[in-house]
Order: sequence, then C-alpha cells, then structure tokens
Amino acid sequence: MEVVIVPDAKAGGELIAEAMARLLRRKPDALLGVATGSTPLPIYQALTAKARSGAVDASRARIAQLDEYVGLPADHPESYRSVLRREVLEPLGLGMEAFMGPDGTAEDIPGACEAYDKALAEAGGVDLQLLGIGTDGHIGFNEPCSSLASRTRIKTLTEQTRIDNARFFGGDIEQVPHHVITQGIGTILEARHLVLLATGEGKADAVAATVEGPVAAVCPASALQLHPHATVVVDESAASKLKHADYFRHTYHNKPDWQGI
Ligand SMILES: N[C@@H]1[C@@H](O)[C@H](O)[C@@H](COP(=O)(O)O)O[C@@H]1O
Repeated sequence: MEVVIVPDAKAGGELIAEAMARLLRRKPDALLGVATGSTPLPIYQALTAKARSGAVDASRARIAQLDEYVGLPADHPESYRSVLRREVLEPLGLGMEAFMGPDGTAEDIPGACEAYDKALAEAGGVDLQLLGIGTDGHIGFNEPCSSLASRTRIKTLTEQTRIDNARFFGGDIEQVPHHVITQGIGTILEARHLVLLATGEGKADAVAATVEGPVAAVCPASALQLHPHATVVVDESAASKLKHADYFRHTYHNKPDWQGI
C-alpha cells in the first residue's frame, strides 16, 4: 500500500485526477469506479478541468457506481445515481450510456446485486476504483464487520453513517434510508487500482486503522492492505494519527515522477 500525504484536499484531488488522466491516455475507454460523499468532489473538479482544457480526452470513459441507497427513486436528487450524474457524468460531457450502477429500486434486490457484479465482470472489470472512507472505516457502504470476501449485496446502515449522511437530506436523519446496495469488499478488491482519498481530522482514526492497523473486518478499509495496487491519499489532518508519516513522506518524495501513483 502506498500512502501519499498532500497539503490539502485540492492537492489530493489534483494528484488523483492526474492518475485518472494518465490511465485514460493509455486506455481511453477505461472503466472508472467512482465514489460519492464530499471527499471525492475535488477529484471530479480537477478531472473536469483537465478534460475541458484538452489535457485529457474523457469522452470514451466509462463510469461505474460503488453503492446506492435502496428505495430512493433514481431521479431523487440524493440517489447516488443522481449525484454521480450531476458531479461526474454531466461535467465530463458523458451520457448515461457510459454509466453502470446497481438498481436501488429493484423489486428483486438480491437479483439486482448479482446482476451488477456480473455486469462489472462482463465490462472487463474496474480499472481504477475511487474510494472515500466513513468515520467508522467503511468503504462503499460496507459497514464494520462486513465480510472481507463480500460481493455486492444489501446492507443496513449504522446509525452513525445515517447521522453522517443526514447533511445531504436537509439535516433530517429520518430521510436517510436504512438500506443500501454496495459493492462488496471482495468486489472492490477486484479493481485493478484502488485509490482512497481521506481528508480532515474526522477521518484520522479511520485512516490510522486502515493503514497501520491489522487487516480486520471491523475496519473494512483495512482490506486495502490485501490489494497489490492500493493508494491512500490523505491530507495533513487525516494523516495526523499515522505513526509512519515521515516514512510515507520520504518514500513519496523520492519516487520517480514517471511512476505516478
Ligand atoms: N457511501 C459513501 C462512502 O462511499 C463515502 O466514502 C462516505 C464518506 O463520505 P464523505 O466523503 O462525505 O465523508 O460516505 C458514504 O457513506
């Protein structure tokens, strides 16, 4: 696992957007796995700026969703499908034909989950999967004690996650669904490159457990330690509880530029 400590969220966004741009230059129809939440927004802004300036052609990129609320109509402004359309697809000039995601409104939820795992595999697998992290160490919506081998499935949110996400629903926790579909940890680990961005002091404990703690289902993000190409990008605040921060700084600063992340 590589840990990159950046000065702030904007720098993290720029670094990751450049890695995505490099990928798209090499593979124009790369399948990009995208995450929701506030953290990845600087990535999407930086990637959009690159596409608009002509630094990268994203017109053939394909976008895959990480997770979704169950029961929110697809056109609800806070369904993750709507959020990704707003924050990723439209800014990049991509239509919904470039998009794949699980159907949170399906009558047969297990069937929809299985179909999504199958669709991801048939699409050739995710080339680069962006991840945020919950304050409890969740990735996607894999809450603590999710199986590290899990596939896409329905999960019940913890109260903490519903409290954390209430800000997207006008601060009203009653509006936050209890159930979600999330790519499983086993599904996420099949992506070729995992890139987790964490910013702010509120993520410092989760980052320390992810990077320096044991691989344990109680901290789902710690599963990244099992992946051959995982990059954790953190700002100074999110890095504040890392014991090996100096080592991470040293290795990254001495890395040849061509290597990227
Ligand atoms: N399902 C999403 C996660 O994918 C995201 O990582 C997390 C953190 O969000 P934020 O980046 O806003 O802190 O929120 C939600 O739970």
